[in-house]
Amino acid sequence: LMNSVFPPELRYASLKLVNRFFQLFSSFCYFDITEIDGVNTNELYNAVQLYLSSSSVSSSTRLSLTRALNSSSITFGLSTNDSIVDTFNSATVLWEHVVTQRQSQTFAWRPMPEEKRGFTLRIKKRDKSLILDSYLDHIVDKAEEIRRRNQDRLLYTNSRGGGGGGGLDSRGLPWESVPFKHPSTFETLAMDPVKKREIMEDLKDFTECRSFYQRTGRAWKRGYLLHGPPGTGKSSMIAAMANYLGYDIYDLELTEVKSNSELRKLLMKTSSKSIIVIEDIDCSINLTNRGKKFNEPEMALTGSGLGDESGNGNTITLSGLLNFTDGLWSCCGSERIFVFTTNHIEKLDPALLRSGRMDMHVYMSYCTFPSLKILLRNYLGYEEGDLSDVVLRELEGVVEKAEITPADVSEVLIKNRRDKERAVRELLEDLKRRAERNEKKGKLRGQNGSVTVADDDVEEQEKRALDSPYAEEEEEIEDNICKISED
Ligand SMILES: Nc1ncnc2c1ncn2[C@@H]1O[C@H](COP(=O)(O)OP(=O)(O)OP(=O)(O)O)[C@@H](O)[C@H]1O
Repeated sequence: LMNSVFPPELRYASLKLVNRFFQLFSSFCYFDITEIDGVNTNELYNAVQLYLSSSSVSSSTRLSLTRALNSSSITFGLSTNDSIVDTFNSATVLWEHVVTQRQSQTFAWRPMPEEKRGFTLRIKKRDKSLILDSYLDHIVDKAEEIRRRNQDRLLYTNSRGGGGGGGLDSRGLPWESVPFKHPSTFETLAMDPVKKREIMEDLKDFTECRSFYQRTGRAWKRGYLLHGPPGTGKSSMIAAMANYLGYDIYDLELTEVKSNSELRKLLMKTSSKSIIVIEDIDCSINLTNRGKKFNEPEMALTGSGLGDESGNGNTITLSGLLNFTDGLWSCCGSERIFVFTTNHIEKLDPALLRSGRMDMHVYMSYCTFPSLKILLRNYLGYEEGDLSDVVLRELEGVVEKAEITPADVSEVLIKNRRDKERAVRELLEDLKRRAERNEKKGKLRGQNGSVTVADDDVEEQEKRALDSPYAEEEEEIEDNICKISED
């Protein structure tokens, strides 16, 4: 009877009227964010879904689970017709996930999903401007961050093993990528804990300070120079940085770049939120003269595949590299970190080291006692208090004198990881041996007319050793001479 007296149109109109009447006196207002906006996918819907996945886990009892393409992690989502409360700058909002059956399932040219999905946002009327001005932006930013974190990191390289014309791969792209799965984190990195915290805070600060960079008119980028002997963890530090920030890595092989303009093109093709790495910078480019070209024989530090007869020699100059890190082009993208590594900081041009280019210089040192404890924990599972005080004191007494790299410590520990006591015993013996040898070497160096410093003064000899391309071999020979003189 009701149906015949009140046709559907009339019922719908009166319901709308009642709704409107209540809304007039209600302190809430509502926003609908549908999955499909007309015929296009609504990006805001996806952003809200991701954003809520970060906060729904703790409070909801029923959640939907998803795993995206190229992702190894699972995200939680709000289930159908479920709701969740969120707060932002002291405003409380309610999100409801509304799913209804769609009436007509196809457009003339595009199939539509059977269900109509959307989020309804309920907010207090007095919070309207806050929500519209900042909350939705906050959601989009957070969603972007979650999306990045859930996706596997990528490691890009411009090295094509000698192939590829004009710096492009077969598909015309300057970078090739592989999934980046390096397990190094700041937790596993063996270095001074204070220095480590300082770096982590600096990185965090960098990522959260977009408005600071905008306000001060600086490009949103930061440079780190990692220097120290080989095997002290420079590459591990880069991996830890990428894992900590969730950034991709662009490993720039300078010897594969033919000119300054190619370098610029490579830079333009890097994405935001990435780390651009140049390893062993002192071996890749002449770093003493801004004007000179890389392939000029008297200036080149290495001859690896450069300046060949075909006339294909590299023509990157130091000023090209400086522009790369600090010029106008360096700003075509934001939130980027440049990391250079070197074993010989003294070989680098001061222009490259100044603040603004390399904002933070990090010395990766030989193993110290705190780093040794981290390695013992990583490799043998030793926690504070597991080792006797006597052993700890012995280790502490010799580790710095031994001048051993974390890489060498790792080797000893890996070799004996099934027998923890033996691992510590062997490590201690190795450290003692090295410490003793270093002490003897120091004494020999100090004595004029000794085996190693017969005619020259020590400083001069060391300087020559540093400049020598055979520095490592010479060091080894010196060690052998020490051993012989010991015998
Ligand atoms: N500080 C460290 N913390 C943890 N592991 C380390 C550390 N330093 C070195 N290692 C171990 O030694 C190996 C080599 O280290 P890594 O390649 O990071 O050194 P590097 O300083 O970059 O050396 P190079 O200058 O020769 O490139 C790593 O795989 C890692 O297992």
